[in-house]
Amino acid sequence: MDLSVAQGLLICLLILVPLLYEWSPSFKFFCKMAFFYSWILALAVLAIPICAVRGRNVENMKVLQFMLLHIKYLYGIKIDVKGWENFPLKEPYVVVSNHQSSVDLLGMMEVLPSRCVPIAKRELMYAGTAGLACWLAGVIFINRKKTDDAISVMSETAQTMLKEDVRVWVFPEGTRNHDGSMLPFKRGAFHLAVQARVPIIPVVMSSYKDFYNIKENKFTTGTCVVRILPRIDTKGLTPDDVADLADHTRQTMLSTFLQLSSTPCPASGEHAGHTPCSAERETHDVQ
Ligand SMILES: CCCCCCCCCCCCCCCCC(=O)SCCNC(=O)CCNC(=O)[C@H](O)C(C)(C)COP(=O)(O)OP(=O)(O)OC[C@H]1O[C@@H](n2cnc3c(N)ncnc32)[C@H](O)[C@@H]1OP(=O)(O)O
Ligand SMILES: CCCCCCCC/C=C\CCCCCCCC(=O)OC[C@@H](O)COP(=O)(O)O
Repeated sequence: MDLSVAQGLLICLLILVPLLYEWSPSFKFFCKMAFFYSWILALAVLAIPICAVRGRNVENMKVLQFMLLHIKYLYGIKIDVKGWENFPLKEPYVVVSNHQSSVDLLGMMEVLPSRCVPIAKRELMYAGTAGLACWLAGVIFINRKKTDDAISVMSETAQTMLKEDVRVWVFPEGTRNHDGSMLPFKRGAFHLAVQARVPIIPVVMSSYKDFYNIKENKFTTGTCVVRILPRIDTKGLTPDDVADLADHTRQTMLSTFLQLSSTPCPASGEHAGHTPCSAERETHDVQ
């Protein structure tokens, strides 16, 4: 009797869940996000023993990268990379990139250079298996609530970059930004580049608005363009130049973001492919 009740419930679930998945966009979005995080947590279980053999080491980032690369296929997201030649081959550098969502992980893993570690909020270290995998791969954790601590971690990072030939990936917006533009940049990444006297390599990921929108519960298949921009040199710059450096980098990235994310204006007809109507709107939004 108990068994048949359990069987009945299971059959109901097996019918209801796919129906709900198709009918309710919110449920579909929830399932896709839940699977995204759960799958990463599960992959981390496999990654941890492999990485543990080497101990905490930036080379472990390659293991994580290799294990995460297939996720774009699971979600039908095409990642179109432009500007590979702009990554310097040998020297250390600071990559700065826009931050729209945790889905950025896919674009990041697509282009992550060798010996490059992200700077992440400290909370990620406590994200179970994923946190441990990140720690083993040398991810640099900062406490955003304690500016002085974050600054001293970043100053140590400047030394490590030069001593151990490490590159660093920073999201200078400092938080996820779902609004289709770019937040003002925090200055840590730029201080880091000036202190280490290494170039900045801006990386821009185009807007996800066509396939991902948290407010509309939209998560469909789609294409993201990732553009690696030419280096911005910092040799000879001092801390006094950091504000201008950050502003200049943001302007360059924002105009690339708007260009990559522009959509044809329906009102202007079919030849309006180069008219960035949404881009113009976004430019006004960020003023
Ligand atoms: C297979 C299984 C896999 C499982 C794992 C899967 C994961 C794989 C790995 C991927 C991991 C990716 C993780 C990515 C996560 C992304 C994030 O977490 S984003 C959030 C964290 N990142 C950041 O916050 C970086 C950007 N923030 C900064 O740079 C900030 O400046 C700050 C250093 C944190 C400080 O911020 P804040 O307190 O808000 O203050 P500010 O206004 O920016 O600065 C105050 C003041 O200090 C000056 N300053 C800043 N930095 C320095 C410095 N290094 N040296 C000297 N001075 C500095 C700054 O200029 C300000 O002074 P000013 O006079 O106003 O100019
Ligand atoms: C490109 C970053 C993507 C990292 C994704 C790691 C996935 C780890 C899997 C499971 C852990 C569940 C915890 C979810 C943590 C989401 C990570 C993330 O995206 O960090 C956001 C961070 O930046 C800025 O934080 P806030 O937007 O200020 O809150």
